[in-house]
Amino acid sequence: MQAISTEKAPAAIGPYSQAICQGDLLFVSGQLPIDPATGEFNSDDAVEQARQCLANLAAIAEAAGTDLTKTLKTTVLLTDLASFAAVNAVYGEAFSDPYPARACYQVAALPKGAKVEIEAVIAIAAGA
Ligand SMILES: C=C(N)C(=O)O
Repeated sequence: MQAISTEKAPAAIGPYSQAICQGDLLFVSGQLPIDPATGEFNSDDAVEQARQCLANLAAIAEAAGTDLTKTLKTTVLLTDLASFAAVNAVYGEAFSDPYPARACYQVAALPKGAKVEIEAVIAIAAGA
């Protein structure tokens, strides 16, 4: 088991790693819409927040030697499912067919008042 750490994604805001690599799998912690350059949310808008969450996932994947094309499963957490369609649009730009498996939930609240959080399990082995 190896912890992945990169300054190109926001630091953990609690007692967890940005990601953990175990074998050929990378378990990426839920990414909030924090811009690593500023340490602040990139926007109040759910779609722009989703874009930052996905950018953070991509940066962590890259630090582990993989990329979002090898994503197996994601979980998308939204504080308001009214943004579901709009978030799907930006989410769909980050992935391509065959899309990763996914679960999407509306939750009562997210850390730091975020509107979006996205976590992922990504394969590391080539061709996976
Ligand atoms: C933001 C998180 N992933 C957390 O607090 O667990």
